[in-house]
Amino acid sequence: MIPFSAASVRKNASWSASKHKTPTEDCSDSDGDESRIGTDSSTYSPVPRGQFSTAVVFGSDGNLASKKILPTLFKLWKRRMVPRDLLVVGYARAPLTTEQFRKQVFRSIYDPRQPQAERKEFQARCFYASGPFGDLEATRGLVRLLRALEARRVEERSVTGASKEAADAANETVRLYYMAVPPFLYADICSALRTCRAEAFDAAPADADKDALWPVERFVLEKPFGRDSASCAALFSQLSMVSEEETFRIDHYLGKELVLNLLVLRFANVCFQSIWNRAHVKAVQVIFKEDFGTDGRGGYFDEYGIIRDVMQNHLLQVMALVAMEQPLSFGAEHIRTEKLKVLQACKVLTLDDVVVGQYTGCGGHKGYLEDPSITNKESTTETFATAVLHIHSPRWDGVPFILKAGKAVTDRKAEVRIQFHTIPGAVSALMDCAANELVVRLQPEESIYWKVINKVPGLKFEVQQMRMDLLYSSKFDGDAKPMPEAYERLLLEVLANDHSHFVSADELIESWRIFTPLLHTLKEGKIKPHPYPFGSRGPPAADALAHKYGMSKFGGGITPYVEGQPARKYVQAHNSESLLGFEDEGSEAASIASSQAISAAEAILGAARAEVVGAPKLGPPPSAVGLAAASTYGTAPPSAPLPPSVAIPSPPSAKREVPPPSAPLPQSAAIPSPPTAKREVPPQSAAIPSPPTAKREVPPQSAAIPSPPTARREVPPQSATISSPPTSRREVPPQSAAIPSPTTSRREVPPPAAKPVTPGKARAEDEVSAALAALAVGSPARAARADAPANPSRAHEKDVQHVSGK
Ligand SMILES: NC(=O)C1=CN([C@@H]2O[C@H](COP(=O)(O)OP(=O)(O)OC[C@H]3O[C@@H](n4cnc5c(N)ncnc54)[C@H](OP(=O)(O)O)[C@@H]3O)[C@@H](O)[C@H]2O)C=CC1
Ligand SMILES: O=C1O[C@H](COP(=O)(O)O)[C@@H](O)[C@H](O)[C@H]1O
Repeated sequence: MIPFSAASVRKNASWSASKHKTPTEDCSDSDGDESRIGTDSSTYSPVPRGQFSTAVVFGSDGNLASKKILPTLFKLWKRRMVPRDLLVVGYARAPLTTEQFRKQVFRSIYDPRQPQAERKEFQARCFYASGPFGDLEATRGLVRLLRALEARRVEERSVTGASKEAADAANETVRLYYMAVPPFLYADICSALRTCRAEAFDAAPADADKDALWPVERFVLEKPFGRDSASCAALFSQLSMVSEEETFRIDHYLGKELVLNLLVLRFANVCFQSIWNRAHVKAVQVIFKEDFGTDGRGGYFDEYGIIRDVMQNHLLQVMALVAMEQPLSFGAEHIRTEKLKVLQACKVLTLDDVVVGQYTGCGGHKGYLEDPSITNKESTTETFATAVLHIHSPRWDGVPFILKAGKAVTDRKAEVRIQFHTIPGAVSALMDCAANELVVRLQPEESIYWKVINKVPGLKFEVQQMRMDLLYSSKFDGDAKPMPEAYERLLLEVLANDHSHFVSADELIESWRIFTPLLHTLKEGKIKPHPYPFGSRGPPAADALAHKYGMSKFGGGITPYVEGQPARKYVQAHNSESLLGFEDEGSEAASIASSQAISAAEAILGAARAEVVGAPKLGPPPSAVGLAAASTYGTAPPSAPLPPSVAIPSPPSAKREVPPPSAPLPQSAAIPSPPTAKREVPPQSAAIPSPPTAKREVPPQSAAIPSPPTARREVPPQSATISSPPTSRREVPPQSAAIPSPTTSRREVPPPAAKPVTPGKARAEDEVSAALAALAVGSPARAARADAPANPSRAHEKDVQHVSGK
């Protein structure tokens, strides 16, 4: 076993060399769309045109495979976004025949609205092999089947289309291995596959071109990737036979349309660039809510809890996209580099900054512990968590990033809420106005909206909080051009060898660093989750925590958009007290209730800390005064300098929340906060500039600096807030360690070579038949399994190899 180190993982990383075309660094596809499947925006697919593609789904009878992976492959195939001769090979323990597997596939993809013929044609492209996961003999059988099917496909293409030579020269085979199995099986499966490859190389003549002997292999790994830093490191070590370039760690939130849009929103709109920092932003929330509980997934969930299930991956990734600096390009390396810097700049979570909860039965819904799939009836696994992260960087110092995830709460929703400071020095008539808020609703009802203050039309002076809305369903024709689902996009990107929306090893290491101490404390059972009723907004202590970090009165505003219903209005002047805008809650009553709960919750928050039996005190419980002060002043450090432009303080007002004196710096992203004795300095600050490349000179604080002038573009005058370029006096820590070298590659990529193909179609057919016949099972007893539910019990754990197909 190769000992793990971050460096060893990075050493395996290779971004530049690949056997076939990858999207250019700026994703511009400079080689032209002709190289890809589909040309217009509704048929576009990043998969290289003509690429021989094979998808092998390990765990093909499981929940994920049958609900997501197989249906997604079918959709992509149906829409011609992958080559028509795509091969789909399922692998699982259940000893099915290919025909039986095809029935399983049918159940997964069935939709009465779709024509039957397409399903039939797709089913005919599906094959099956079975055996224990990672068993070498069974994997050899699988590989024999794959090779025979792939050889036959080359033959088929040569007779149906261009000459075989042309097909060989232009294309190559990419095998996508989807690990839809629990992570403890990854290493065994990968290891068996690698053994089969080594055997093929050994059997080949010494001078054989190895790249031509074996297809390109890409391994898609599902979460959870470890349980904490140590287990993640162990998994890296066990998987060291697979290079970083071949690894695609999937986080399906990175494939969501609105998550991808975060980068465009931020970096294509000048109006956001200057306000995206501590000077203007008071707090950021990333929220995930589901209105259902564990729903039979308790066996998995109880092992992990919501922090590992959702927060450490999905929410943290979204947060990193919100917080990161502008990348040099939208290529994988640059996006990952910037996200990584954010994670590196995040302080380790402390108990003070976390509230966890567990739902109880309510309104006919069972509580978590009553769910039959939860066997440990004493379980303290959290189903709800609010955690406040702090990013130590000039841009975000003092801005709390509040991550909140809950199952069995009010509704299903995922969104980012960016809450701004109130207007400093506001004219008295506008003193009570709520602050602006920008909401990016990831799902459902994908939208981006601003909450702004507007004058109510009429003679009487009234102001009102309004919603300026970019609701996707009203702006984009979803029927004509449906939004791609996350898994669709991500599977295509694997086939196209684009890592942009996959999680790098370094990011994972950092994400576990942030959460591991907390997770260990939770595991020790020293903190009891707060009970909250099924369908509620979670424990009140979570609101208290948010309140502590400056979540202030935002008013209900216009709360969740419901098509066809008039927007609910909120007249600020008539209702200036009491509505807590932690997030829109769908009902004003909920907001008011939450407001009333807040004082009680603050007490609970204190009490919760008191419950930490014998745990090291990570910080004093907030006193009532502390809470009030925090909520009044937000979190920006009072010591931060006040720039001359905002030096005139607002007149004191008893009623109004006054923003922190330091907060409204016009461009403070470019102004580092003064060091304080107390401050912890992380090893790599987010403010560290990326190294300049030959292509482009990169200023050290790119977000605050206008782009260099070009002939096509009007450049705003350089403002006084531009930070100085690094001088020789400034210490810039080495960068290279965290950034995979763009030039390293473990694999030398020769020009496409002819594949070892059998001489004729008849020969290829023979090989397939032989592979299938050698592996065929299909006894009546096994046939009976085909009608079993998609994920049968694990009674067949000791099954020997069964590989079959027709
Ligand atoms: N389901 C989902 O919505 C999501 C799942 N994931 C991840 O995807 C992966 C698969 O999840 P899911 O499909 O729900 O899992 P399942 O429990 O449905 O099992 C998937 C496959 O793994 C096999 N398997 C499960 N447990 C064992 C075991 N102890 N020993 C040997 N084989 C086993 C199953 O075999 P058999 O059928 O024979 O038991 C099945 O073939 C996991 O890593 C999960 O965390 C990630 C996001 C969402
Ligand atoms: O990864 C997971 O995500 C789902 C929620 O995904 P979404 O795309 O529907 O928001 C969650 O239900 C599940 O627990 C978790 O494992």
